[in-house]
Amino acid sequence: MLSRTERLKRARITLQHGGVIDPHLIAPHISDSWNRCLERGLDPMGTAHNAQLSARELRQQRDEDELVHRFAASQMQALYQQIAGSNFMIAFGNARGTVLETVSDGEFRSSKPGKAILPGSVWLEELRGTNAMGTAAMIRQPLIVHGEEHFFHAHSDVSCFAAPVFHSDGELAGVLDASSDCRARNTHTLVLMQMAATHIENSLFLRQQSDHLVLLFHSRFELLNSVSGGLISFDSEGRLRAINQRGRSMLSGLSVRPGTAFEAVFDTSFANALGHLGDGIVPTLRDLLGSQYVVQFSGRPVSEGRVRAASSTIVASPVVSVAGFVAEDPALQTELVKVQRAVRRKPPFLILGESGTGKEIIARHIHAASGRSGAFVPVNCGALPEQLFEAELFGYAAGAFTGARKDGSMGLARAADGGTLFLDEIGDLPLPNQVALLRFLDQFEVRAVGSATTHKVDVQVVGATNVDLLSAIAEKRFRSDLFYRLGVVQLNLPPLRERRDFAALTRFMLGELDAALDITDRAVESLAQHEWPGNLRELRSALFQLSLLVTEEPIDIVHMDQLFGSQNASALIESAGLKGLIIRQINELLRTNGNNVSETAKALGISRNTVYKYMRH
Ligand SMILES: Nc1ncnc2c1ncn2[C@@H]1O[C@H](COP(=O)(O)OP(=O)(O)OP(=O)(O)O)[C@@H](O)[C@H]1O
Repeated sequence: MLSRTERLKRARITLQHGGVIDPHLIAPHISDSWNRCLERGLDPMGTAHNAQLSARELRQQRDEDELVHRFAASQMQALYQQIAGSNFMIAFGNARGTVLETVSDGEFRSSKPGKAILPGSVWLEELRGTNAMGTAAMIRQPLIVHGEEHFFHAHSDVSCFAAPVFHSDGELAGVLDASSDCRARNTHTLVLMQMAATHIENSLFLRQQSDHLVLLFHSRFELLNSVSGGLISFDSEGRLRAINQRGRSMLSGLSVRPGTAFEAVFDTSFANALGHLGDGIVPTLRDLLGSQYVVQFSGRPVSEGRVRAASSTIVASPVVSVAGFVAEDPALQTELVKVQRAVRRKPPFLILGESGTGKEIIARHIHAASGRSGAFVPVNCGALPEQLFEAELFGYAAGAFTGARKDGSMGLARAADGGTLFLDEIGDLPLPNQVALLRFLDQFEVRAVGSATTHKVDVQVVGATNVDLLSAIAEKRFRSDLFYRLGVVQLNLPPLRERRDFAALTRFMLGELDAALDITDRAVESLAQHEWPGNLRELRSALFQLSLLVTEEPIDIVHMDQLFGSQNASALIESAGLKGLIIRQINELLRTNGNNVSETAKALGISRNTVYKYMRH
């Protein structure tokens, strides 16, 4: 029995001498590819046609493939983290075989093959012979092309692993490739590439089908948002528009061609499924062959009226989205799934995330999802003086202390009875206050300062902080028992720089500022390159500043230079012509909201000081 190397050697000799290749010597997809190359008149000992686009042509192709390029670039960064140090180059090529982006590691970059795989180089099989990128595009399947399996002898010192990426309509969108000069046939790398390709495909699917109803489905809840989740979209009439590869295999045995009725796939009516769209409930659905799936909705396909009119007989499990915030990012979605699974059992939630990542908005989401009829009561634990904390939270009896209101106060905990108590900046709570809070969380009993009477309250507790609580515990600034009591369900919010729904967020926030404002894709792309230490709040502020720079035209690259060129909001505002505009905006808002400075500052994404500065008195 010949070894793999021996067999390849024999096949190679036959190839170079123009003989007929024995299909048993090498993998069929390699021999098929060699035969295609021979039919095109390529010579294995000759040189490949090293096509390379000009910078302008490359720019043009990047623009044309902007969406897939962007999703691929972000996956490549993630992949790079995983294989950094192992001398690999990762490349993404579009459907025309043009390398749009590369990320490389170690010496490979300066090696001969490393220098050949450049942005703008074209790796079609018909030009460069059998190669992972070109051949994967040709056969629409993932594959490894190892050393001498490359058609041209000149490429025999490299191993390549490639996985194709498809648009939601099944058309090829590109190929993700990892190349290395390592000799090992490392199939683990191919699996990594396939997973990354699926991530790109899923992002494309969600974006390309966002005008339709998209169902994310899986038999297991915890895998809903993983690469093994199925995606299927339906138009407003309940006709199937698209389905991804995983969805196809989960529903195998059923017809999933475009145009198929929802009812020909699932055992309930489309109207019933829609019934859960607006009410924040994740249903389970059964297909016509009896398999059951947990389902999450995405997209915006149907009118509100239709959603409300639909009845619901689907087995319901708690929650999903409340209007007013964007949550297309997979990491955020995972956290929302946690919320929906837990909220009915009323555990304390602890939201962790950098400043401005949307902790309060998620707390409000938890409140909405809980279906509780009481109030949402926010408490800024960092801003309350230590001595007043208990009085503010638990109330005080009439005349309890100097300066107290004459008739006393029932306190914020009782104000939240039947609703949600949101303990913001919990990491900044002084230690003595932490003890009082812990006591409260044990019993849910409130005794006002200066009073002997206790009241039982029913509150959903949600804490939030941007403080690293584990370090705070180590430094004895935060009690570990409070951490465990509060953090029964911990939610980690991704910072803006890691969010994969940056464009959707930007467009949503812009729409909130002014529905008439538009922004070009490349301007969004340029914004996405920034670090955003202030996260979503900083983005909102930047968008507000950008909105001041445009009149009729959409926000574009040129405005980015003006934005990032300026030091800060004030500098921008002071610059010619803008001062009058911002004064008008601020004062118009103040007029409509009854001179509410905080609300105005929040709505415009600027500080209260800036509002005061430009307020007409
Ligand atoms: N997912 C989202 N979609 C749209 N807007 C969002 C989203 N998350 C947050 N925002 C907006 O970003 C801004 C900051 O959000 P929020 O106040 O909830 O952050 P935070 O983490 O509580 O901030 P801090 O740590 O400073 O208290 C708000 O204007 C909010 O409306």
